[in-house]
Amino acid sequence: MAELAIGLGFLPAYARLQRRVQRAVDAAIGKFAEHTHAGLHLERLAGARDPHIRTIRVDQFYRGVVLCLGGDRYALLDVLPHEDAIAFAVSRRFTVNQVLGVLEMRDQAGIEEFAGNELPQRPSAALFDHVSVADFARLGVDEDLVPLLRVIATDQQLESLAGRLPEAQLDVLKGLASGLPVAEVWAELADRIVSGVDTDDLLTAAHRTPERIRFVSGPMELAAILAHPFDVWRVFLHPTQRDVAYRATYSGPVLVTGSAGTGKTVTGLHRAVFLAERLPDGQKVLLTTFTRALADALTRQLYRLTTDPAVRARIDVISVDKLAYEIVARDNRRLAVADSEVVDQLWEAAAKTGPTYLNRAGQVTTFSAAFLRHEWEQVVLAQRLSTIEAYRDAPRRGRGAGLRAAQREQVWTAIDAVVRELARRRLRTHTQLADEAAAILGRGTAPYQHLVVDEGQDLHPAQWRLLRALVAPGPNDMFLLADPYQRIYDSHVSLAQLGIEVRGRTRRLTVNYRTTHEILDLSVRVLDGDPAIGLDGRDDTLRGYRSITRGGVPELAAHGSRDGECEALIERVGTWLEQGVEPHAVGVAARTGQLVKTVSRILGEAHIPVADDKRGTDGVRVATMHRMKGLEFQCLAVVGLEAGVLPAPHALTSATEDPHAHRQDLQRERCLLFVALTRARDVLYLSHSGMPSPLLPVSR
Ligand SMILES: Nc1ncnc2c1ncn2[C@@H]1O[C@H](COP(=O)(O)OP(=O)(O)OP(=O)(O)O)[C@@H](O)[C@H]1O
Repeated sequence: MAELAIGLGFLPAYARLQRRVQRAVDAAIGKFAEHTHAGLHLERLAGARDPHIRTIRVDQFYRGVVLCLGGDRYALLDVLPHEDAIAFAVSRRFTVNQVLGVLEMRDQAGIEEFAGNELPQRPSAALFDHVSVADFARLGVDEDLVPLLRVIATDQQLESLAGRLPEAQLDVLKGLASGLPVAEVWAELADRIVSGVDTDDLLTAAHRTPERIRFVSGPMELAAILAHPFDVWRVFLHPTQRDVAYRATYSGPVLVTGSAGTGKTVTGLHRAVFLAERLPDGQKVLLTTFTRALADALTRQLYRLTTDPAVRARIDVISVDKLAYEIVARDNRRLAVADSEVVDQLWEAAAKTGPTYLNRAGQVTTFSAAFLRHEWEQVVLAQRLSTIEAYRDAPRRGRGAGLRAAQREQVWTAIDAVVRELARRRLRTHTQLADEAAAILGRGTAPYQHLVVDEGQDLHPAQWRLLRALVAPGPNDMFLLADPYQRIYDSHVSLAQLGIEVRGRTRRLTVNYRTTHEILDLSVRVLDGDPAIGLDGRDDTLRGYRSITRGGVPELAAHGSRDGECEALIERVGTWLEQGVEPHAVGVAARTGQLVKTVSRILGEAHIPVADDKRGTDGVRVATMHRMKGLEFQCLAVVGLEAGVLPAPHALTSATEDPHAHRQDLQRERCLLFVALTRARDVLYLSHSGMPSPLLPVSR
């Protein structure tokens, strides 16, 4: 029987084929699975750049493109309308990467055309002047490409060549072009380099390229893939991600960083499955994240990744808050979580009746409700301080201006009053629950074998203590995913101080697979360029962070009034839906809950379906920027981007009161906008009424 492989790049296209054509494709593929070589009508093409390429008739209009891998082995690469299939088959060439040993595809005709038309002369300064021929070879760049690379002078030229080059080599070139030194680009590849690559052996190379080529055991497996083609394609990993997810053993906790859209979640899901597959029944992996909605999204993605019920049963997916609640609830039946409005009222009352002090400007001031609450969460609960004596000497990391001893006494008294009131009402906040759950677990045995934590950047120290207590320290204990540029709450965490040592076990992902180059460029400009501090206490950086797709330039619409802005939004969303974008693939983000309500109402009135989780209805998702965390939309509108709304005045400490805290608050608002913008996949639309927000980058 001919061994069959399928090119995964074909799956999204297959998903969009008409059912009639899909059936014809299924029949043609069935021939592969059932017949020997002699039974297949594979046609050679005159003028093909690659001697291994054939085509196969699917029906009157469609042809499949097939790659002979050697012997009786074939990979079906794509199914296209007749003319397109011929053009594709004639122009492509398949090669084996000389250092990674993976199968690569290049658009040979496109490269030839580019070399002939666009770059007649050698420029005085080229993009890769600092890279020697030997360096190119060491990084797996094909020798025949080097003369062409020598005449590329700008990022734009590289971009216009991008779609024609082999993918792994393009990654290398983009890394070099983004300013990474050769040694660092090599280090990104190092774990994937294989020795003794035979560049003539396409079959071995195809087996080394599971993210492109999937070998199937027979018609059943093939049918399973084709039943959910888009989902299967989405959960495949790039070699760098695969390397991180499938390492057999990490000697202790590992921290995977990478900014928005670099595939942290997908990598974490693969890790969870990889670990669960190796566990005996009865032992478990915990996959956890920040909110319940994100945990639900993880469950859906996990179910696409594995259909094996035994593996699924070994993975618990649950948010950190829910987990804490369940652990404490086992010991305490009368457990009630404090409503955030109730907690806000208690802090407001504490601030009103609380102490006064002279601020830097010499005015008599009260400690604000926000200050007191943050002091409680970020200092008192973070360090488990239970007495004034402990609080008096405690460090106040990340909390801005210092407090004198007398002020600390005053603050403690105010905090203590709120904590007592919560206890009197038998209420607990989520952070208190996490703290209590960690203490309960500390008295017993750890319930999980492995932990995978997504969206780790915003977890509170009490939550980290809980996570630490859930799994015994040891190999493969914790797999942590976080992006410090997406930190939108106040936690300042040093994992090492919480008993989670990741030194020597940090990995970084740099390629954004979600967002177009244009959207990413705008989003990154929102951040002010300062490095963010990672969970390992080190400066994180966006160096080498890049997108691989291109699209339209995000649009920024200015309006004179909110009504005008809303009308334009209705029109915009309406157009997306008319163009065939599914309602659930459209998102609208705003800074305030109030604006979210307004937008939801006006979209509803315009008969646009709006998602409502409480009622379980599907539709366009309208949510605050905070609630957008972790999500993704094909088309996204971010509205209400005016001064006075963003940055939100209530979220900022005044610069006169505390300049350090002010800067920090402002940075958090920037990160929030960054999170919102990077939810967009293909199209981003921004709008404001009145003066634009000062956080919007000035257009270049
Ligand atoms: N190797 C890949 N090839 C194609 N698509 C990918 C790849 N890796 C990730 N993706 C897709 O890119 C998008 C972003 O991935 P994911 O949500 O895992 O990123 P993330 O780093 O967790 O993002 P964020 O931090 O912004 O929430 C998803 O649609 C995912 O399916």
